[in-house]
Amino acid sequence: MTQCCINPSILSADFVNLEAELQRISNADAVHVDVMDNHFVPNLTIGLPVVQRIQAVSPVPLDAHLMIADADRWAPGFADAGLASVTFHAEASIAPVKLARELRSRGSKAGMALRPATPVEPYLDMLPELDMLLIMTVEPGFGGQAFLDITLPKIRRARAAIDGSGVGVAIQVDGGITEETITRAAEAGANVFVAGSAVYGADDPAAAIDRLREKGARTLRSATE
Ligand SMILES: O=C(CO)[C@@H](O)[C@H](O)COP(=O)(O)O
Repeated sequence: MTQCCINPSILSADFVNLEAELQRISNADAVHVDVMDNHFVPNLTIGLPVVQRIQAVSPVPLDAHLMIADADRWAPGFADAGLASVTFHAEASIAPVKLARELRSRGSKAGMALRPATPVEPYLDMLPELDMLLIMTVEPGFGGQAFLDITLPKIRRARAAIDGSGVGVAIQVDGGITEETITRAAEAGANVFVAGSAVYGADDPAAAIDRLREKGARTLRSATE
């Protein structure tokens, strides 16, 4: 059965107390780190030096989501820093196959993200170059937005292509993931779930992770029965 992973987004954490905030999610599969440059998206977060400090104190591996322009230039540096997984946006890369290969050759898993309106079909042939496909379920840039159900058919088409070709690519969804929407996303074929508000907005983030994982895993189990 496909593994269900819960990766909390620290965009919803208290940035003044990041080390403590990371300890509160030590039962997560990875921590999702949103890097925004105020060009590719209308918001600005953190850069590589801060990401490296997060990596130094994090109890779980880092899953970096680069919402930055000129990914071909900047993404390899995140892999050089030893991050477990680096995801760039297809819309921000001129040579996505070359970039995915560079990330892997530097020891990181290679992820590629698609905005809600970007179709997956032009990228199906490059699935073997990827470890993860991130299908954005909100417009990238901010936490706390509502899940876009219009992305569900794209998740289904990506899952069918991945299963049909036998490549081991994870499908990550990011944006508006809650205990309610995780079921719809998992039914469609996603198996890695990024949740910001649903985890850090809860009184007990670790318990919220357990609940999300239980719901996601249950849906994935019933899909394969
Ligand atoms: O990449 C992004 C937003 O661009 C996300 O990672 C959000 O941070 C998820 O937050 P919620 O929608 O779960 O609150």
